[in-house]
Amino acid sequence: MIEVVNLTKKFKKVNAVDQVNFYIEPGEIVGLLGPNGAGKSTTITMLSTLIPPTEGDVFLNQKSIIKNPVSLRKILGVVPQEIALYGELTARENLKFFGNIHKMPKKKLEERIEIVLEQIGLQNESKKKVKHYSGGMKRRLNIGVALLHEPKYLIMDEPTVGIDPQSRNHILETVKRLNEEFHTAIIYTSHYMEEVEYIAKRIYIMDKGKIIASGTKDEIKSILSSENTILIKLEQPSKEFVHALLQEPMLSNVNVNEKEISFTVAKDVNFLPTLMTLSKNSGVRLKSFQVEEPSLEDVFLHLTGRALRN
Ligand SMILES: Nc1ncnc2c1ncn2[C@@H]1O[C@H](COP(=O)(O)OP(=O)(O)OP(=O)(O)O)[C@@H](O)[C@H]1O
Repeated sequence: MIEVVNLTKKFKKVNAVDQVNFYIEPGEIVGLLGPNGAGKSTTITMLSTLIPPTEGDVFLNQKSIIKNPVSLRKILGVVPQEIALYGELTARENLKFFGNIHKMPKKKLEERIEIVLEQIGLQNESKKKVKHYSGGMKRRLNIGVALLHEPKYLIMDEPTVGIDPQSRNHILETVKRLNEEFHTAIIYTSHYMEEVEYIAKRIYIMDKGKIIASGTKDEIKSILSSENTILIKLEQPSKEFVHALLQEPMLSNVNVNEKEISFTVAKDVNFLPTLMTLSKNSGVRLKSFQVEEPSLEDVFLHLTGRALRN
């Protein structure tokens, strides 16, 4: 098990990571969800022993990794946010290059390259120069590099940023497969809540350097159990109606997207008559009305007053 205890990083005036605690057990997928600048990358960089914390420590099976970083490095694979590959080399050559850097024995490296190419689905493209790869293929190879030494724990820092939906799905399926077939434990960081919801059993939500919520999806969503999120659709957009909704004290988190409006309201409040009166007064017709299952986005909005994506 890896345990992060009171991990803190200060960069001059910025508290990038502030007293963060979390754990990951062998074989599980944990999501680290937070907007840009939340402190996810800094947390991961400390966890990977690349920069020292200002305070706190990380323990691998109860032993400090600050005192003994090598023990963690052996069993940890890190997929950085930035692509770190050689464009002039093929996928196979890149894997060989990185395997050699890590001084993997020749025969073992050859075996691992075949397995890794299959895991990331690039067997048929392995002889192409990486500079001719799509963004998604490069990201898959970036993951492959981190898998070469068969890590028991894999950290992935926003692995789907800036790629097409098909490559994104491929990466998500690869992550699931690595976990199900090879029992690799994965810390998956993202600012896409759908990905984290889909992939992780347990989730930590991070904002401004701190963990602000943690638990299973259901546990986190139960933070909102006293509220409902309502989605209404209008026949036509209406500024007057939106203005009236924003003034209404029983509604909060009003979010407007032209003819679609969502808001949260306490479960024990019957706000329908008010909604009808407001729409009538603004001369606007409601096309549909629906009570939505809360999302992690709603929880984030509830806790911080801001949207997850900026
Ligand atoms: N080397 C550094 N020097 C000074 N400030 C830094 C440094 N690295 C990160 N920060 C600051 O620390 C905060 C957290 O950044 P971090 O990159 O960890 O966030 P993140 O959640 O990973 O966001 P992103 O997804 O944009 O990478 C930000 O305010 C960032 O500007």
